[in-house]
Amino acid sequence: MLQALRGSAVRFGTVNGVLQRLLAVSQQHQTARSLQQSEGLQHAVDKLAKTPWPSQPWAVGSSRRLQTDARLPLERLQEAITPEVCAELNAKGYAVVDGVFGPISAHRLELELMHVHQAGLMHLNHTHLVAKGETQLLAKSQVMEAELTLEAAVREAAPLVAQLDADRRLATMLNLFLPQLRLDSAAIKMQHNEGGGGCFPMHFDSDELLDGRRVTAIFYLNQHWKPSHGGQLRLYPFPAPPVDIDPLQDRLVLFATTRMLHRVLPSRAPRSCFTIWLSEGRSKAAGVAPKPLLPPPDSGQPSEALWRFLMQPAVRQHVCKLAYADEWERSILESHPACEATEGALDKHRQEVAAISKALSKFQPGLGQLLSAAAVLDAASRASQAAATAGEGEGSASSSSSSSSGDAAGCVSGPTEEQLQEAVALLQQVAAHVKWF
Ligand SMILES: O=C(O)CCC(=O)C(=O)O
Ligand SMILES: [Fe+2]
Repeated sequence: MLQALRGSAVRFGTVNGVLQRLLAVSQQHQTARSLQQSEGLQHAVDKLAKTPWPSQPWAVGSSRRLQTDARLPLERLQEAITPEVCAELNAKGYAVVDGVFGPISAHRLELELMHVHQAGLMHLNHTHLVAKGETQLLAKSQVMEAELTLEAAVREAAPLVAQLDADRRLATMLNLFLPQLRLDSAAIKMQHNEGGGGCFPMHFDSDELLDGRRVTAIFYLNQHWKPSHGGQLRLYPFPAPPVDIDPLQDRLVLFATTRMLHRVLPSRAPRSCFTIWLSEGRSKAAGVAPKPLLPPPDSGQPSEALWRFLMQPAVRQHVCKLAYADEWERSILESHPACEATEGALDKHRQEVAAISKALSKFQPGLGQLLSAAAVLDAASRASQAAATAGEGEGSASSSSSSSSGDAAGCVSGPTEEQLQEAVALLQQVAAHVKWF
């Protein structure tokens, strides 16, 4: 059974992956070739990297006194963003890169973050709740943050991270190998989780109509991280199964800002990272009109038309909420202190789930089959994880143990081989309709 699961996990995404990869690779080759012809790829990238950001308001008049001689090896970051990494990001919605700056620089970055924390420059992170037209802020108990890009005092206290802030290589490489992106600004947030269970509830980082953020890049700084510390980043590349990523020192995780549902599991030890949000131009983002929905299929019977409809971004985000309704609820409870505002957040979540369920009921029985298949894969993941827990090494990015809602009855001790194969086949078919960017 375990082997069957591993096999399916590997096979999963091949249909989707191969097509998207082929497309991505042909685009990369075109872009790379044309640049090489004109002035040499390396030279072009270097030249771009040295050009100041034209549209960064914070670059004007802001203090950039760097009080250190240490230099962040930014050329290593450039080398880390390969065509393969970008193809992976495009095909799966996320990519993991290890050994980005090397352990010495990664450690220096951690020291800077601790310095910012100790200098009192961090504030509590809040979940933003929009209810009845008003935004309510719900504090997370143990998670502290500082907006480096927006605050000169933070940049001065963290000169190495400020070097990253002033550099544009990351965006340039992503634009180069994912030509559908037009990233032209970035913002860095530093984060320190004090441990003691600090975590983030399930969320998407942004919405296409809200702002221009398209790629989230998180760089982890935790030299002594162990599985018993928890605090993994859990991604939900639905309909592919959830994936847990260990927050290891010098690891960069990239994912699709508006389309990748994610959370941070409770951390039992202090945990640090910084997040870079890479954005497309404001004018483009602000001027974007909502895309009209595809015409709904004639019936809710399973069909390519139904999967295409359910997997378009505006609908898929709601289907994700249904698929993970229970875990979503638990993640809200785990991330916030027990109080009225948390109760309010739970109420809002339940109302949304009920409304989505009702609105999408016309897409039954296909939707139910999709959610059941996701639950089957999830149950298999849980069974596999339970069996392998002790033996698993550190530093892995593995299929996770979340719990989907949907009809998983009878699957708690792991589905049968046949159920699993059927579920994987369906999910692969549906996944072919997901576009990450
Ligand atoms: O700390 C992490 O791994 C992710 C944090 C996160 O999701 C966020 O800041 O939006
Ligand atoms: Fe996030």
